[in-house]
Amino acid sequence: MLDVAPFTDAPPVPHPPERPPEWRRRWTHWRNRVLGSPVFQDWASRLPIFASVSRRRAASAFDLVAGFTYSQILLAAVQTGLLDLLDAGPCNADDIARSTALSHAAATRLLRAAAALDLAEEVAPGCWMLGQQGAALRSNPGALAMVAHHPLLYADLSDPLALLRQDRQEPTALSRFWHYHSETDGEIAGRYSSLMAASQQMVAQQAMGAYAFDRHCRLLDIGGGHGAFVNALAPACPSLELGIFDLPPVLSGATNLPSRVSLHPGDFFADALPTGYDCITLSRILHDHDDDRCLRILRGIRAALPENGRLVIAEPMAGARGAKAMGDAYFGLYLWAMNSGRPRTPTEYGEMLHKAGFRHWQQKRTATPVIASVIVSSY
Ligand SMILES: C[S@@+](CC[C@H](N)C(=O)[O-])C[C@H]1O[C@@H](n2cnc3c(N)ncnc32)[C@H](O)[C@@H]1O
Repeated sequence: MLDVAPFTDAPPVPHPPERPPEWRRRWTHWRNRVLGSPVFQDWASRLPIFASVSRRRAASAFDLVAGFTYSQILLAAVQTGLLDLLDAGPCNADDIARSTALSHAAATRLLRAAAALDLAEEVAPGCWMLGQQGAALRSNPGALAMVAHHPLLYADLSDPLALLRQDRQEPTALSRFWHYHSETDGEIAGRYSSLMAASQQMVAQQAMGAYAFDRHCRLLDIGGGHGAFVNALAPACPSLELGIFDLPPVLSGATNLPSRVSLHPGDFFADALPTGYDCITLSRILHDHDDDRCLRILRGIRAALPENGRLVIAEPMAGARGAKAMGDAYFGLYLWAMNSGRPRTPTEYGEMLHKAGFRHWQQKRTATPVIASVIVSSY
């Protein structure tokens, strides 16, 4: 067992806020006044050089207002199996109504809404097929599993102000779903592990594109669930010995793995991590935990890694280029509703790694940062 002090769970002492330079304050006030002025908006929308910018801004403002409704249309499409029906199409509203147990009017309303979001496409009057966005989502089981899981998040977000005011002190739908505990029953652990496994292939692809794992001899995936990450890695790295460390009720569901995968049941807050692995991976682990707990995990890894070892962190991170809303908006609120963790920038992880005793860290470029950013760290 590691010699662990009790968690403080105290929020980090906030730095006193810095004040912006005077010019920045004045300029931001002036700009916001101008952009918020109906007279300016009307003028800009009629001026040819501003018209397209102005239309884009108006559309994106409306997306912010209506985003929840769009997500619920997607949820209805997933729940009714609409994307599969359209893929097998063409079909008309009566076909859809029959297959989804909706009235003709409701099926027509759903089809039109789905078409407006590019999930469906009206290929001839009254005749529907899958749209481009629908085709991309239908081929992505991880994204569809997240959509199907969203009613829990939306239940917690139905009163966002109440959720923020609870200050993560009350149980939520998401905190009950993500029940990380050695005594969690196998069914609950199996449910969350399957959800994660559905999207793991995408994360593994990002990690493998960013880092050559085959330079190592033995790799341990901490919090590796049912083994989706090591399974994705195995064909690309045929000589790599693999291991998974996770809670006992999770590992009892990890079946059908190659014989070169060793299972290490344990709790990374209470047990020492297995040694003898020259690469340790953390895929979508750290953002689930508050800072003091993350530091505890990182110190445990530092103690288990040999001197030539590498730690690879892969998860969606805050401030990612072209994917900022995913970090602090989506995961910021998701993890708040989970009552644990927060999205962090690579620099914040760098500081944490230094505190945990790692001297070097480097962010590796990934093809799709909205899915994962990657950090590699060493002694
Ligand atoms: C969000 S899931 C990530 C699963 C997988 N790495 C992935 O990316 O799909 C977090 C994983 O960490 C495991 N975990 C949580 N707390 C743990 C603990 N104290 N000790 C060991 N594993 C833990 C969970 O059981 C779960 O498998």
